[in-house]
Amino acid sequence: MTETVSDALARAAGAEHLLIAFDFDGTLAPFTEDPADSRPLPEARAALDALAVLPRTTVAIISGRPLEFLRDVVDPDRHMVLSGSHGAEMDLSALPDLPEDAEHDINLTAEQLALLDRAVDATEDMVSRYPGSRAELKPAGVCFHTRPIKDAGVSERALHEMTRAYSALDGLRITPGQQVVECSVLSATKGDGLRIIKTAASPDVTVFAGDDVTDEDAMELLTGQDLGIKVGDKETVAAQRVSGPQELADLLGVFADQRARAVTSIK
Ligand SMILES: O=P(O)(O)OC[C@H]1O[C@H](O[C@H]2O[C@H](CO)[C@@H](O)[C@H](O)[C@H]2O)[C@H](O)[C@@H](O)[C@@H]1O
Repeated sequence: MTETVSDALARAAGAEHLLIAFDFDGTLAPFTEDPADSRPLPEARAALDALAVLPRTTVAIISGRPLEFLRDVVDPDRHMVLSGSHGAEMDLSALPDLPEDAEHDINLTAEQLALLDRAVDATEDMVSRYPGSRAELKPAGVCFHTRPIKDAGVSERALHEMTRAYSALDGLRITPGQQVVECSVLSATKGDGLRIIKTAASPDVTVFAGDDVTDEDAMELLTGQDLGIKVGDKETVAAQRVSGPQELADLLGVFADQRARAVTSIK
């Protein structure tokens, strides 16, 4: 019989040491027009907060957002492991056995800073040509957002042109997303972020949930008893799928209770 997502989560809840990691936008938080407004769904936040204080349980966020945003908005109580800028920034300080180099910030070379300046100029030029679009600056990159553009054809064209403009600037890593295209002067991926967290936390089972193409770099690291959950309808290597952030948040409430019961019986 095929395992459902609830069955798979119930199994993962019994892991000796569990790592449960999440993408943020489109996974824990529904999309908003202004990226500054997005917040985890209340049920997701309650479940993450409950899980993060359990023994032998590591909660991680691996996001394209800057680390600073994750610290301020997603984990203000500072009890989760955080990876920002698609794996380029790390904060492992929530782990009980603090690894060396627990915080990994971004230090760009003069060459990288010059390339970033050119990418920002190209983005601002595109924003001036497509009313409603916006730029979002990041420590090592810049995003071009088109969600506020209501005409889907215009939005597609703007994203296509922006991608071409970034491609013309040699050395950028270009990442398409949900009504966004972003570029970075660094080559890190969410797979790099998850690999570092797994090495530091040594879980027996890893659960990872994400909605976008960039999350597949992390999904591909999952093996054995690990569990990948795709949020939404994009292509994936994940074994399980939920319809959207609300279904995930509801499942996480049940999962947090299952995990709390399981850790009391693990010797
Ligand atoms: O890796 P993630 O946590 O999923 O972050 C990916 C990008 O998400 C954000 O953009 C997306 O969410 C916005 C707010 O809901 C929405 O307006 C936009 O259309 C989406 O693409 C964020 O702004 C980016 O910095 C992240 O890289």
